[in-house]
Formats: sequence, C-alpha cells, structure tokens
Amino acid sequence: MMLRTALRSSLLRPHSLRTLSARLLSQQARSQIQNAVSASPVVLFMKGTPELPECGYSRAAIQILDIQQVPLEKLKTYNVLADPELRSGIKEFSDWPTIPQLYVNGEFVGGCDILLSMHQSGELEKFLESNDIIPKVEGDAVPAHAA
Ligand SMILES: N[C@@H](CCC(=O)N[C@@H](CS)C(=O)NCC(=O)O)C(=O)O
Ligand code: FES
Repeated sequence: MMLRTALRSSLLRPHSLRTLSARLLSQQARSQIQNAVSASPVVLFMKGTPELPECGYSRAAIQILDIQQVPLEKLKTYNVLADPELRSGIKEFSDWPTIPQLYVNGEFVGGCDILLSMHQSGELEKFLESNDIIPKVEGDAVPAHAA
C-alpha cells in the first residue's frame, strides 16, 4: 500500500511539474493574446488575409464585416496560418475550438456560424452600432424640424 502510494506520487511529480511549466508558458501566451484581442476595436483571427482568405469560413467572416461596413481602420486581422502558437493559443484563450474568431472591444463574439446568424437576424448591426463600430442609423426618427 505504502509502496503503491510512493510510486504514485513519484509518477505524479514529473507530470505536475510539466503541467506547471505548461501553465506558466501559457500565461505568457495568454497576456500576448490579451494584447492581440485588444489591439483594435474589431479583431478577427482568421486563416489568410482579408485580401486573400485561405478558408471559406474566414472568407465568410470577412465578407460579413465588409457588408456591415466595418471601417478598415477599426479592423485588425491576424493570420493564424502564419503563427501556429497563436492558432492554438487563441482557441484556449477563447475556449472556442475553431477559426475564425471575432472580438469586438476585447470581447469574444463568436465564429462564422454565430456571425452569420447575428448578421441575418439584424443583431450584428445593432451590436456593432452599440459598440461604436459603425454609426447608428436613425431609421424612422422624426426629424426635429418636422415635430
Ligand atoms: N462552424 C465553424 C466553422 C469554422 C471551422 O470549422 N473551422 C475549422 C476549419 S477552418 C478550424 O478552425 N479547425 C481548427 C484549425 O484548423 O485549427 C464556425 O462557426 O466558425
Ligand atoms: S481550412 Fe479547411 S475548412 Fe477551413
């Protein structure tokens, strides 16, 4: 019994150290990714670039941001294909398994499916307006001079 306990703890020790060092490494990556998601009001982690998306899901995400008229100066994209650590790190950071990933004002919004469904329901437009990414459309508001 004692031997088994001793064996178990000696087996566990190197594993625990590995886990700890992995966690420390990932904390450094975590703060780098925190900077990346806050680098611009709209941040898209994608495969390829807006000019040359290298996956249909990333292309769709860019097209939706384009249709929503997100200003280029408010958008920053990261090509995860050029950075394997970022590719895995952003998944862990967001707790989201796939690319693309959209952040608005430092908050994770979602991937392609979520963007598409928010776009189709009109929710994305409202969300971008309320986050000061695109200007609010006054819609049916009665002009002051007509009142
Ligand atoms: N259903 C996903 C579609 C995106 C997706 O499935 N991405 C895959 C293929 S591009 C992915 O990122 N796999 C992990 C990887 O390639 O690192 C979404 O809503 O964003
Ligand atoms: S790279 Fe194959 S589905 Fe995105």
